[in-house]
Amino acid sequence: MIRAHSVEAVRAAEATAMAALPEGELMSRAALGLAEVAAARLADTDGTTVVGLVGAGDNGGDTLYAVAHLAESGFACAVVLVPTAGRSGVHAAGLAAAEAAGVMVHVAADDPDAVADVVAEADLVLDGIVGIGGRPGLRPEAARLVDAVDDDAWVIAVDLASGLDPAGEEGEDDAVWADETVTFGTPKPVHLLPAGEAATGRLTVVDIGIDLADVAAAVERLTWDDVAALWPVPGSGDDKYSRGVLGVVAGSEAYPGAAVLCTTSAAEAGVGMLRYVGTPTPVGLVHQAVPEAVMGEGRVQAWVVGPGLDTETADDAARAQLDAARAALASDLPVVVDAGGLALVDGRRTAPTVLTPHAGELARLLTRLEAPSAGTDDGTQGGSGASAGGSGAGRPVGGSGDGGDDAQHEVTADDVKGAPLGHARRLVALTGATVLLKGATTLVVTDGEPVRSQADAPPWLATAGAGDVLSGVIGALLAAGLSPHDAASLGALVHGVTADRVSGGGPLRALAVAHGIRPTVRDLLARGRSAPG
Ligand SMILES: NC(=O)C1=CN([C@@H]2O[C@H](COP(=O)(O)OP(=O)(O)OC[C@H]3O[C@@H](n4cnc5c(N)ncnc54)[C@H](OP(=O)(O)O)[C@@H]3O)[C@@H](O)[C@H]2O)[C@@H](O)CC1
Ligand SMILES: Nc1ncnc2c1ncn2[C@@H]1O[C@H](COP(=O)(O)OP(=O)(O)O)[C@@H](O)[C@H]1O
Ligand SMILES: [K+]
Repeated sequence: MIRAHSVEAVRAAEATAMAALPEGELMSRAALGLAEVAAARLADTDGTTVVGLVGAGDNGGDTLYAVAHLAESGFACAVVLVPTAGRSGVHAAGLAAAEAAGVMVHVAADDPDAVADVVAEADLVLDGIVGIGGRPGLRPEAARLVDAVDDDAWVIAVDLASGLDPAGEEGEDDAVWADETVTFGTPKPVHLLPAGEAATGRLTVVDIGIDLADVAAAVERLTWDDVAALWPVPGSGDDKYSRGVLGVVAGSEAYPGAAVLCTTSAAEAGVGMLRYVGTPTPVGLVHQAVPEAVMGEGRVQAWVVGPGLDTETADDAARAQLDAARAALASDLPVVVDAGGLALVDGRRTAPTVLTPHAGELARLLTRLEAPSAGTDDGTQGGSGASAGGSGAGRPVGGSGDGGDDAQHEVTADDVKGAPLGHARRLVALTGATVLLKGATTLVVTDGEPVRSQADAPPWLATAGAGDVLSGVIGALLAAGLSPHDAASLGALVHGVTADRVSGGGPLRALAVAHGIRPTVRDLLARGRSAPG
């Protein structure tokens, strides 16, 4: 598991470590680790010239000492002091060390054009403008230097790409785009969250001796090596019922394929038994594709409700299926709610629940559940006992638009994409459910748990039906007794890893991902068995 800690937790651990160490020791370790990574990349790329961009805080200090090491190793090194105060605005001891090592020192404010030319010559750039003390966005004097960096230069962000929000809550276009980030002690939330992951590039963590082992993470990422510990493996005393029966209410006359994709992936994930509830066309298809499935309702340990569900058609078969969906949602059994099923969620959930919206579905859900008229607890569509959790990203539609009580706020998919974590948290606050927000990086958010963030899938997975496959895997894990948080994040990991294997760098289709789940789980379990310890 990769664990990222909040800036506050890092600062506290740093203070504890510093109290027991000579002054400057942590920065010295950070700078040495940074210089070693930089030297290795210079060797890989046959680079010879290094420029450090140095800001006003300790992030700039790390960079000055690292560039001093690189100069002592024989590279041609310069630093550019970004603050308008020049030399007096940066880490004094770091600057002295750099000068003593023969590093050329330029003050950006003195001659911006000449300094931009120096930056453009660098094979390797160390971005030490700002680290965990930074506010999102770049100031103009910093942005100008960043623009001057050559496209072919290797850019290493020191601790984090300057301009990003260290907490990873807000997306920021105005930031350094790094090839690699060298961070200290522990990853920070921004490194694992959609708001910062792309600008972070490859992530290397330098051990500087700060201890966060017993400190709760802010963000976690499951890795391949976590699968064996979490995946439900049957024992000799198990039977199909004890392993967990999954009920699937999915597919419709309009979207019959979703039922096949969902039940196939649940079967591939090794569920003890499957019951399928649907209308005639998907019943026939599921019967053929997944002969293991039993048709009709019965006792189950968990439900999947919603892939391909048609909530509009009112013929008898569709109505009976919708009744089953509503009954599943009203029961106290664990449930995964996806796609059409999300329209049936009307507020606070007490049963263990995973909601799996993509950005557009999350936007629609928030718009509906946060509407002023949604404040009832009468079980009618749109009714909710919860108050609106959070504000800010919605924009008023209808009403006076003045933010008064009657203004209804429409949340858009773009709002969600701009601040995915905050919007997922709003749905958690409204429903009490685990929210899995799908995307290139999939977030799993549960009240009281570290956020899980999974980025295992190739963009080829952005294909119709892929979400139906995901819901089947998560349903199988819920039926086996995993918590919503573990089932959702482990499901996302296995779904993404399977997609990556099936794609192999080329196109994939959702059904192939469903069929790839069984060998992927087998191989991940085998990896766990062969791992030391
Ligand atoms: N914690 C640890 O364990 C260890 C931490 N270490 C290192 O310390 C770093 C944290 O250092 P830090 O606290 O001095 O803050 P830092 O990130 O340099 O920035 C603050 C300065 O930046 C400025 N500034 C702010 N926003 C800005 C913007 N948008 N654009 C431009 N400038 C902006 C702001 O200036 P002001 O606004 O006051 O003018 C302020 O002076 C950490 O990331 C790591 O590298 C290691 O040495 C080893 C152990
Ligand atoms: N750019 C991307 N890179 C990797 N995975 C992606 C990307 N975009 C979407 N995905 C994944 O693809 C799946 C799409 O699911 P969804 O949108 O529900 O499709 P459908 O409703 O057609 O089944 C999700 O698991 C999502 O996380
Ligand atoms: K930085």
